[in-house]
Amino acid sequence: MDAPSQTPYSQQLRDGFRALRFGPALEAEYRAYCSQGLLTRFRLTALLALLVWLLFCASDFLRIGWTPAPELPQAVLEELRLARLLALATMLAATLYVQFSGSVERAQLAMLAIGYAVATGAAYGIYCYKQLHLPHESSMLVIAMMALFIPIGARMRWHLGLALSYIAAVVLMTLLAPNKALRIEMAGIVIALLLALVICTLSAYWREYLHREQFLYRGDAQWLALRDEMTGLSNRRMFNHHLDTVMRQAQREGQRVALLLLDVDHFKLYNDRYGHAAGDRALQTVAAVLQSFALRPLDLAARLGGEEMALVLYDPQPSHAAEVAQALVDAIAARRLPHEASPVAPVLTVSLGCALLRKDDNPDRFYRRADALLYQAKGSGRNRCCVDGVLRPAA
Ligand SMILES: Nc1nc2c(ncn2[C@@H]2O[C@H](COP(=O)(O)OP(=O)(O)OP(=O)(O)O)[C@@H](O)[C@H]2O)c(=O)[nH]1
Repeated sequence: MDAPSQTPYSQQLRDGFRALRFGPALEAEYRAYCSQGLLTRFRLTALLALLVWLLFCASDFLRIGWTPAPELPQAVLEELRLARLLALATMLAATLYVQFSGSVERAQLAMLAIGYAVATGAAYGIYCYKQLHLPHESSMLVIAMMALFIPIGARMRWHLGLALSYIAAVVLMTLLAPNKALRIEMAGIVIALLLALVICTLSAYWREYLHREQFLYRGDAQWLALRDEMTGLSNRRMFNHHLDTVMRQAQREGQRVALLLLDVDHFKLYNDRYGHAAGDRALQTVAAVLQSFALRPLDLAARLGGEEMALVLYDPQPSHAAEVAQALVDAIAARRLPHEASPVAPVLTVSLGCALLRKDDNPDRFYRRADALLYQAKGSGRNRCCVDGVLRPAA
């Protein structure tokens, strides 16, 4: 027997993702998965960050007072006020943006701007406090950098880039320090920041790696629960669920549904002649043709078991459903898979029944009507379709 077909998720697990990137389709799906519910969290986090910043500003007043002592260097006090205000303005603008933005990607950029404003603003504040010889906590700078790694759904390299530019800002402060003692003190902080950066980056890498891995395992399990592994088509469970949903939708909206049931002709003889593995490949070919006819979002191609497959078409014109049924039968014969044991044709063929939804149908009755039409097509010679009572011989 052939190796089982692979789900895109298990394939990605095998290919690996050390660079924290999947193939384009999975990457887009992963991003969409990460975006779920993010905007609400962003809005709350942005407000919280603003509150924290206002507390920072308030602590300045507590330490310096409304009227600063005249012996304090006024220029440094001005710089401190400016730094607090600049950060506040950035945060206010970004917070407002996040509250009203409908785009997760752009809101994410605003969140990163908030993080950067808090971190560099805090760093500059401590830098000023040092010059003012006021009590301060240098470890705040390391905490600020750790805050830049708060998971907000952004990619790890964004956080890393942000942290590096934060450290660059602290290095600049170090270089611009007015005296050697302060420069040495700031250099010590830079070293602590670099060490913290390594730890934060490693933990952010593993966090994203494990999150991606969990996403792949979850996707794989979901894929296998709803699809037929060999052909990649939806399985019977998914088919039942989908048929029920589109029928209810169509009956409510007064729209049409066509159900096409397809069965490979003399497939037992095919297996006997060419072997089970070749039979599997033939089913995969039939499935790929069937899938190519499911073009609209609510269309569905499914493998119901063995060599029986189905196609659900949502809101087709009756003439279109009949055309699709005929085109499917013709397209499979046109693949010209040799079937020398078949009494019908020298190539693999299918028979097909196509029923159109009626007002009084329930899923079971609808299915049974399509099945009866399939049997009619089989009974009248195979390699043909029967559309609601109308027999159509193969072209
Ligand atoms: N290779 C392969 N064969 C399968 C698979 N599932 C079912 N089959 C075979 O499909 C065949 C179906 O045989 P039947 O139900 O007698 O139908 P048929 O030979 O196609 O005859 P008609 O439907 O009357 O034309 C059986 O031999 C099954 O073993 C599968 O996944 N792979």
